[in-house]
Amino acid sequence: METGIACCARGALLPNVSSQHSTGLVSPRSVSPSFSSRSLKSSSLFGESLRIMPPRSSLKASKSKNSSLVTKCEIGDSLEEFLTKATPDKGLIRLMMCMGEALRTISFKVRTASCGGTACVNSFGDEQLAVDLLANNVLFEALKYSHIVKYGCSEEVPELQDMEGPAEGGFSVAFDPLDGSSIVDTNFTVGTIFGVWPGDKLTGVTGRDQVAAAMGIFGPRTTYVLALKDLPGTHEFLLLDEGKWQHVKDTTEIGEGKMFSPGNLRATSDNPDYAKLIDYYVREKYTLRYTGGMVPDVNQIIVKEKGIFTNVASPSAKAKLRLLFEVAPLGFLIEKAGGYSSDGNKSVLDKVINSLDDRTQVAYGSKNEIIRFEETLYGSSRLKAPEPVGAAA
Ligand SMILES: O=C(COP(=O)(O)O)[C@@H](O)[C@H](O)[C@H](O)[C@H](O)COP(=O)(O)O
Repeated sequence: METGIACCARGALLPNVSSQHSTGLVSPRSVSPSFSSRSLKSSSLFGESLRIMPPRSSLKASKSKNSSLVTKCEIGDSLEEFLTKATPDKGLIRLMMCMGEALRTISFKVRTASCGGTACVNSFGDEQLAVDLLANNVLFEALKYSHIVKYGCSEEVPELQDMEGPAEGGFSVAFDPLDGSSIVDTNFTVGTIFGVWPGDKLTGVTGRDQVAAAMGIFGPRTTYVLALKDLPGTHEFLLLDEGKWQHVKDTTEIGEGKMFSPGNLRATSDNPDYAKLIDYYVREKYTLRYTGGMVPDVNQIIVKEKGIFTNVASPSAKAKLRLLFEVAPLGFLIEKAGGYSSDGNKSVLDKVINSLDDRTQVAYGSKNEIIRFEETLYGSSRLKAPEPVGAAA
């Protein structure tokens, strides 16, 4: 494996590695240069259940013109094993490994943040930093260490930052460092979102141009959920107690099931069509599953393989979710998982990103849920339902 990955893996992003070790949360052994340790040894008392390997299943990568791209990614693989089978692109592997390292660091920092008043802070080197700013710094550091990223751009400061990697053959990455930073104190699940575009452009492109997207989910479990352009499905990795990412789930289909997550519900006061949609969910006895954090609310659709997330605008409650940093990467993850996305008329992956700050309303879910969403809001759906799905009449 390339030394660039090892460079990230040695803990360059983890200046407090020894203090993490003392907590027993993350062992320095977990940041071995090769990422290749197959034995999942640990001294933790209750860690044994994590080391029972689930049944090995496999997923074939897309049937590409290049038959060497047909790979077998197995449940139980480490992140590095998975990525090596999933793509021949060494630069992309290195980037996704470096981002995994950053997510591991952010997870620890979120978990140990002290919260009070207006912000949750943690120590990073000699500084006390709010956790969202800390996550921001860690991610920029990871992008630089990857040596394959030309521009990085964060929702915190939406301006292109030169990461000094190549434009030709390299990538540009947009990220929301800590979505849900305002609910860290309440101990709700929060997350990082990022999208990877080829080359040096983050505007004048669409979500469909992404070569990869991912989210880090910091809840009772820490997971790294990613999708790659040339690989079917969306793939979940669990952070084990020794710091290793283990492949635990593939999602390739989002089916039907009555579960809803209604964002920007205040818009129902002056958007009667959104009110009609919500009434439908209640009337049909859908289960409400909503945290107010977009990452866990969208992730549950991928994990449960059903449901609908909506964030609809109205004249008094404008769209606030950003296309580049949140909506397009999550759209990529949902659509690779076999789901659908919509801004009301089209897939969010077909929306041209005109400016770094573009905002949009959005829904993610199963096919029938997105048909219902489009029909209820705009009278028809481009997805052409085989039979009526309800709520629009
Ligand atoms: O942008 C988000 C969180 O912002 P922040 O806490 O400042 O990082 C998203 O997680 C959305 O706020 C969220 O998913 C939700 O859709 C917002 O709607 P609402 O619950 O109605 O405020």
